[in-house]
Amino acid sequence: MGKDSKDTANSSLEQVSDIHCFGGRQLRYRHRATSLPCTMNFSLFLPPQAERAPVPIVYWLSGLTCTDENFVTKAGAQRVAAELGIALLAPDTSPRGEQVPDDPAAAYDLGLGAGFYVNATQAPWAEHYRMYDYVVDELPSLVASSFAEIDASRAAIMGHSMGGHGALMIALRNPSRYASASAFAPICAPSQCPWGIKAFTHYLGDDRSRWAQYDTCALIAGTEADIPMRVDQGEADQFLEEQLMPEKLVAALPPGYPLSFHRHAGYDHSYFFIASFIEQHLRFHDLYLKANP
Ligand SMILES: N[C@@H](CCC(=O)N[C@@H](CS)C(=O)NCC(=O)O)C(=O)O
Repeated sequence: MGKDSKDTANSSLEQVSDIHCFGGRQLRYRHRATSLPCTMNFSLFLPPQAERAPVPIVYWLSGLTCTDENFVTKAGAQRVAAELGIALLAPDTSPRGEQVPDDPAAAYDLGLGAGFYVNATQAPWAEHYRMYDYVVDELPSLVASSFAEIDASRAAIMGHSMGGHGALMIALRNPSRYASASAFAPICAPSQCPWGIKAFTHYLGDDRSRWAQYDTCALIAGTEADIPMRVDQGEADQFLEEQLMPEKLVAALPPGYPLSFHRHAGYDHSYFFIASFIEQHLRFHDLYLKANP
């Protein structure tokens, strides 16, 4: 495959880089998105097994301030993904480009790098900030149409912080699309913490009844889904009490819900925490991806 000549149904898909890693390939692509009107980057790891037969895929959603590259360079996920035969796709965390509105105050928790995986309904965000549709519909369709190396029907989803909120919320709303979901230090109750209240007020408006569709705690309390979940939380996380509130998630669980929750003394919010437990998350997803061939 040539550097910029991917044989694809999506003619705008352009390969930006292709780097060998643990016998597989760490790739980066750029494409003109349709669910949000701008050019988006995403990173994709293909394990060595993808050369022989289509492999399952795990989507990774990053947190505030990240692009598609933080996970690729800091989590150290490729070694275990290469062993298990799992593709990893990391999208960006918001729409990008000069025409995309940003927070006038340039705060890190609103606008660029802070899409919160919702479809915004309010001006000036509504045209571009459609990360829910981008992650749930556009990327899986693109994978199915453009990457014969991947079996798009075998998918799981995971993420960190804002992306942990995204992964759990998206899985709860689309349980037939994902075999399993997991999160590191997720924002569990965005309707009740400062990061979430700020973002949802701007993106969704003041009417809080519209927020529940994007709130993991609200969704899980009323769910009939039983998608297996794993959550890991560092006890020295600087955002634990004010922003993340995992105790609200545990309290909201319906009886018998298959959530495996792990607390870790001393670990903070950083990618050092993610790198320490990414292997357990990938092995967790592998269990369910293999059980659903
Ligand atoms: N304001 C803080 C919060 C941002 C933050 O901690 N972001 C997390 C996700 S919520 C992250 O993954 N940052 C990028 C990185 O560590 O590579 C900062 O800019 O350091």
